[in-house]
Amino acid sequence: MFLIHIENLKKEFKKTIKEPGLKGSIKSLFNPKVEVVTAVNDISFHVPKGEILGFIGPNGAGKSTVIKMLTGILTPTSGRCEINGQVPYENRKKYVKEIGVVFGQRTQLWWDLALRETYAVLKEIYQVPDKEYKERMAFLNEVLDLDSFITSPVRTLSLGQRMRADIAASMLHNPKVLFLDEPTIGLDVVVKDNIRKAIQKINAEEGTTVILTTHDLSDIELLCNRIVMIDKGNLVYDGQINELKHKYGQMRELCFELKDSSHMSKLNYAEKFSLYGDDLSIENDGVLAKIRFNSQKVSVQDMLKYTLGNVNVSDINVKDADIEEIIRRLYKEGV
Ligand SMILES: Nc1ncnc2c1ncn2[C@@H]1O[C@H](COP(=O)(O)OP(=O)(O)OP(=O)(O)O)[C@@H](O)[C@H]1O
Repeated sequence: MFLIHIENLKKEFKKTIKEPGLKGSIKSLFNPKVEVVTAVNDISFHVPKGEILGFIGPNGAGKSTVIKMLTGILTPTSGRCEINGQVPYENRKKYVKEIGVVFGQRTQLWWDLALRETYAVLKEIYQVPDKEYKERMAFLNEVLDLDSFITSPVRTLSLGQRMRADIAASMLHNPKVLFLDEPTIGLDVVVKDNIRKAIQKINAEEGTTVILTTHDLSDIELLCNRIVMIDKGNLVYDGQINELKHKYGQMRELCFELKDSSHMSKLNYAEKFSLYGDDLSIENDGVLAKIRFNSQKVSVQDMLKYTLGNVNVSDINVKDADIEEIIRRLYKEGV
């Protein structure tokens, strides 16, 4: 059953173009030249209840514009979206109870209030009954470990603590859908890991549907099964990550340790296999060599045979391309 329906969603912005100089400013004041920018162009997709969907695309692709329409901040130029039977931009007051929103780049918490007071205010805003509030706080504390800083003013929290606090705030009213925009931005690896585990736990235990927008592709790899990718306002991919790996994962990585690092010069993959441009990349730090190659142009067996036939290695293995590599290529080259 789908919880989120997005049908032919389109958003155009009108932009006034000003000619340079004072003359241009006066001219555009009386006779403005308007250009129409299509930020989102006829996008349709559906999200079942309980899914963690990765919503990705390069800078300027139109992600924020879609999220703003899904959260009711913007009204589409045409098309429609519906979340749990409600149209976000039609009855925002009622609709906000259905969703939680976290923007990694800015906080929705009150800077000078202690976190506990902030939650007490949100409890009133969302009209969460006392008993339910207690249960929610116990659950959120267990998942996000809030107790150690719940009495501190928000301005004193570390970035990782603030992110945990923000996620808890967005989940206080038990929304059906959680929008997470860059939830791990700027965090160190350990804290990123904690945040990802918390998101997984919330999703698993509460069945919350999550729409995750991120430029950190390991968030996607670790949290999502499915991705929707947009570029220049158009939907370019909607499918399982495994399918994407199968379809575009022709890159393989050959890693080995050389017994004598000077022997690397004996290997010339480019010339031997006519591999150029994006089909070959070589990293060699003197100990470990990493050769990324297009396995549709040269087979893994041939690469192994050539390498082992020319140099002595102490360890060798071949890895599939990870999803980061694939998506990086798709952003660069298009689908
Ligand atoms: N209010 C606006 N007025 C005019 N153009 C806009 C407006 N908001 C967004 N745009 C344009 O729409 C396009 C999509 O922008 P959007 O912010 O949705 O992209 P994004 O995928 O979220 O990018 P990023 O990853 O950089 O945040 C861009 O070309 C942007 O300049």
